[in-house]
Amino acid sequence: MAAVSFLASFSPRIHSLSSPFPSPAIKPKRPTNTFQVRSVAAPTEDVAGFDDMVSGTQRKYYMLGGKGGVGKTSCAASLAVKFANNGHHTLVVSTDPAHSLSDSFAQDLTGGMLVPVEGPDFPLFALEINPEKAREEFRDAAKNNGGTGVKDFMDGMGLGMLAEQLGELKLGELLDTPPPGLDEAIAISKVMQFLDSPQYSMFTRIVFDTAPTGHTLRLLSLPDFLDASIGKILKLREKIASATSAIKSVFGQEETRQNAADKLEQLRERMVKVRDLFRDTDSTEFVIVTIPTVMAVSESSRLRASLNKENVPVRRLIVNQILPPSALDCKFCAVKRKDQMRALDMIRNDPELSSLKLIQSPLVDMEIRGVPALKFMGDIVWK
Ligand SMILES: Nc1ncnc2c1ncn2[C@@H]1O[C@H](COP(=O)(O)OP(=O)(O)OP(=O)(O)O)[C@@H](O)[C@H]1O
Repeated sequence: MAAVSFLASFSPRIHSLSSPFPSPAIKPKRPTNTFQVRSVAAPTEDVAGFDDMVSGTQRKYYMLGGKGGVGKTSCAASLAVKFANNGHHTLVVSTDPAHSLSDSFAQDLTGGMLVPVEGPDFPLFALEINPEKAREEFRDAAKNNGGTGVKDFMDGMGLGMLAEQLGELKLGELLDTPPPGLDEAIAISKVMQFLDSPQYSMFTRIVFDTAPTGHTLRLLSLPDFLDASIGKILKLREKIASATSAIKSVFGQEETRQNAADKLEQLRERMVKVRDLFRDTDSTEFVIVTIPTVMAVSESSRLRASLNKENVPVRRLIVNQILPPSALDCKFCAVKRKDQMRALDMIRNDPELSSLKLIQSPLVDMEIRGVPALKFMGDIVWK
């Protein structure tokens, strides 16, 4: 692997002392009707490269996950930029409570809404969901208002139906103590919005920058958890309903009750749909990102095993921050690189990881920030 200098790749254009990167150009977006996806050869049986990932207009989801700090955000953002530059309307979503999309793109993408990213050739939007903060707000609202403010809050988070049901059931204790996994539920509910809303139908590539490993696994198993919880709620509801049906029928609430139960059932079905989609080999791929250290490789191996158990398709493993051979003239770097090569061997011999397509990504000489830097990284990683 040759030494990789990001700075050198831009040196003719260095124009600012404070920022060695050229400012991302704000290009006029091409009109939607010129949308075209590069036509490429049909995929092969082996794990194909970026040509395969970019081909076709059917919506595809890429989830990037791994241990904290290995470069998930950089890899996710660089993939999103590459998709957009290859003609896809792309959405990059962060479900990591410690968002770094804004830092990675060097643009303010906060706010929990779709924000356009400036720089790529085709529309690229970012969405940072702050699940933990939302859960805290939920808890505060429940405390401060005795549960009354919760519905508005949950409505805002796309979970209004669930709040409606809980409110109607008067399960105040559940409102005071948010069910475990509510933060992930908020993230999932956003995904449900993508699926259903016409506003999102233009997006043909959706890239997730997921939270570190443990969160990711909870996120993936959440639909099952909610499926079971909603089942319980519905059963409980039935019990309450039969105990109070005489009174309710006098006040004409029977129909409302039925509608509400239908809505809850719809929510459950949506969760199942999301769960199935994330396990759909045709549309979804989970890409594991790691670094060449024994600890990171071991965690990646466990992650792969868990994803296998959840039937989530995994084909690629990015090994990021590999020291280039030119580092050999530095004694410290030479020892470090030897260590990294051992970690790469470990991957090749690992029963969980050896079958994955190995993508080696070099440690570059600058922090990867802004669209030009992400494009640079994307051209190295996504081939
Ligand atoms: N190949 C690389 N060469 C040089 N710097 C890199 C490389 N990959 C990532 N970095 C830098 O490492 C830091 C961490 O990267 P990043 O935020 O992408 O990791 P992460 O896995 O998403 O972290 P977190 O788990 O905290 O969200 C950033 O400063 C990023 O610019």
